[in-house]
Amino acid sequence: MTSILEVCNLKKAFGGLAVTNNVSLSLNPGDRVALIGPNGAGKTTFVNLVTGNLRPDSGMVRLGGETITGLNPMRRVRKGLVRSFQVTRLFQDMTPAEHVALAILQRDGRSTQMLGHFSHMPDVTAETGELLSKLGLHDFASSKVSRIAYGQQRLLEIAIALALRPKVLLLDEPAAGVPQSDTGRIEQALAELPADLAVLMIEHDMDLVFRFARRVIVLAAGEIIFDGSPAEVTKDARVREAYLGSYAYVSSVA
Ligand SMILES: Nc1ncnc2c1ncn2[C@@H]1O[C@H](COP(=O)(O)OP(=O)(O)OP(=O)(O)O)[C@@H](O)[C@H]1O
Repeated sequence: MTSILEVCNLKKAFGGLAVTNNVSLSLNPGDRVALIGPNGAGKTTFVNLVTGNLRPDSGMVRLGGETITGLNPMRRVRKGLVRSFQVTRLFQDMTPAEHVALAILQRDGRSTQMLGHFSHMPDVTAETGELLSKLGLHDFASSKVSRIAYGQQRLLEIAIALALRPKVLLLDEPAAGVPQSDTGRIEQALAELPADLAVLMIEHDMDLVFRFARRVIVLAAGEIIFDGSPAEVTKDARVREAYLGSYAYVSSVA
């Protein structure tokens, strides 16, 4: 299968400290990959390098065979490389419907000044309604973000990301901070992501990792120390030492 995302020898140092140290990986359409590793391993930095929020010292990123290393984040989004928006980036006074409509207008290169009139655009309203229903947010479509629960805000991030029609979706701890009672809905949304979408998810919750991922990549001190199946990761001595050893239940899974 042809890779949709290829990352080759990415390097980034902060003040002499190599935070991303020659990282290479590729994703295929339909991949479900968890990126795990101890705090400070360089997971977020790696994602920022891939999305263009940070510039690498060296290395290359290719999407669908095209080199995108020099593109800014918005141009990468337009080409299908999308990360979940962070809750902190949602506009508290806007509604979920407005957020999703805005993403659709941006994706289609239509004027976002039309946002105030999107209710008169049947195609945008229909797609917005469909996406919000899919994520179980239809009843809150017209509530201000400040008035909906945190778990629903996190679902809205996924709805916005999907509105951008990604080929590759990078998720940064999609269920973090969500009360246990609401994480099921987020897991359901993750399970229902389009089958051909390549997904890379940074996650610390190992239960979620084992339920979601078909491949696990472990980063430690800026380097990939494991890339393989969830079953194998629990048995890997280096991984246990660097990270998983602290998870008591791992020994019962292995
Ligand atoms: N802009 C920056 N300037 C200097 N150092 C940075 C910068 N961003 C990250 N770092 C350092 O790079 C290292 C990796 O950080 P990063 O946030 O990528 O790790 P992480 O694996 O995502 O951690 P966590 O799981 O805690 O989110 C850390 O030592 C961090 O302090």
